[in-house]
Amino acid sequence: MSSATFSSNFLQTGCLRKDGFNNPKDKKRNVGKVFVKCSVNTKTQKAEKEVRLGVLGASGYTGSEIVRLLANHPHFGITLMTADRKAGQSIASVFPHLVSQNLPKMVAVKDADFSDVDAVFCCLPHGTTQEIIKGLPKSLKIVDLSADFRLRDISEYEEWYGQAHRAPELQKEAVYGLTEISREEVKNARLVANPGCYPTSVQLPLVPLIKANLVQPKNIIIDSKSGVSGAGRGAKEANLYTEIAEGIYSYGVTRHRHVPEIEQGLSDAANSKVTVSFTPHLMPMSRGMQSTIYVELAPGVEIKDLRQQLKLSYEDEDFVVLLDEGIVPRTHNTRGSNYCFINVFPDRIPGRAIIISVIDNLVKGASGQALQNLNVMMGFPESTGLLYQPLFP
Ligand SMILES: NC(=O)C1=CN([C@@H]2O[C@H](COP(=O)(O)OP(=O)(O)OC[C@H]3O[C@@H](n4cnc5c(N)ncnc54)[C@H](OP(=O)(O)O)[C@@H]3O)[C@@H](O)[C@H]2O)C=CC1
Ligand SMILES: CC(=O)N[C@@H](CCC(=O)OP(=O)(O)O)C(=O)O
Repeated sequence: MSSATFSSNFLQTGCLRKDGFNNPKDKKRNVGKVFVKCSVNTKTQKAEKEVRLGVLGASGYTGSEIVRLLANHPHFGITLMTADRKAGQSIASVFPHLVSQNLPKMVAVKDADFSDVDAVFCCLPHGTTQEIIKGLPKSLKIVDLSADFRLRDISEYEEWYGQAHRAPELQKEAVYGLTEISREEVKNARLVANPGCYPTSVQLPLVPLIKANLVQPKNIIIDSKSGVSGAGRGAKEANLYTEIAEGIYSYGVTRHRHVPEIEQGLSDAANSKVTVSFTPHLMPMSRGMQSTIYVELAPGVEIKDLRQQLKLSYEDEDFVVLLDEGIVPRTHNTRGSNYCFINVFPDRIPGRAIIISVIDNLVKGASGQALQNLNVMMGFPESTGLLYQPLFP
């Protein structure tokens, strides 16, 4: 069955999670749908699941995280996985934690057969991705986790990524998939550019506040921290244990490639050009991300107005949570899950606020949001297979 057929069928039927639990928040978005229960067996997922997926770059951190998350998905089964240096190996030999899944061997992209595939997650390095996606069958739905299709302005891509864009025609059709903000566009997209991890953690709190004119769209200062998995699995001297442990360091100071992505999203929200000061830091932790954001309030606005707006924007959302007043979000709160936790605090300096947002860079910052987007593209309830509780401690 083609992906288009799935989409229209499941728009009408929807589906329960395999354990029969339906997130109550889904109900609001699926009123009038008839739910059917689906059975799943991870050992035979290829045979029983309806949508056939390819994971390009399965031997990397985001690719393997997609594979982990998909084990609980009642409709998506993996029929193709690719790797580069690790082509020819099984996923279990690269990632023993995934041994219980019955999955195909990883092949090189050039040897991949897409005839048995309805949709792909593209978890490849930026630059490489454009060429590869250009060569994929047009019938495939694609969620691209790289940065290759996130910036609408090709010249901006070329400036910040230091290379020519090799698929400008595809850029025109790509939809930027910050799901909570652009769900309607994602629904009809063929190619979704999954947001970067830092831009996700920054835009989720700021976009609703800027849209509602509650914070000034200027003098925004963003201080972000990431776990080391954000840099991918490839060996790099800067990411050795000795370089990372027992210290933190700032990088991309004054010029990180996520700046134009953040500014694009905030400028859309403000309807005018927004610029930000952004500095990321590498933390001695494997996963997790925090953005601490300093903003100026619009005249007459109080902290309670910011909280009220965020409550309103996200109260029907599955994954974005405004914490109770005074509770400080911690990366521990979202580890292993697709949640983004946010809170807002009054600065000691009048007229300013401090916003803290946390996500797991590999889940809401990458593979979880990618799966959320594919659920939307295929017409399934958005949280299908994604309601993992955070791991704590
Ligand atoms: N890590 C994170 O938190 C986030 C990452 N991203 C983006 O997602 C993408 C994947 O990131 P991540 O999983 O961390 O990266 P990894 O380095 O962990 O994995 C990269 C994957 O791509 C494969 N690969 C590398 N070079 C090529 C090539 N020339 N042709 C085909 N396949 C190739 C690798 O294969 P092999 O292992 O065999 O070499 C591996 O499977 C990147 O664009 C990244 O920027 C986005 C948001 C967050
Ligand atoms: C810790 C670390 O190195 N993080 C990466 C960002 C994470 C990421 O992969 O972002 P993209 O999706 O835009 O590629 C970086 O700073 O480049």
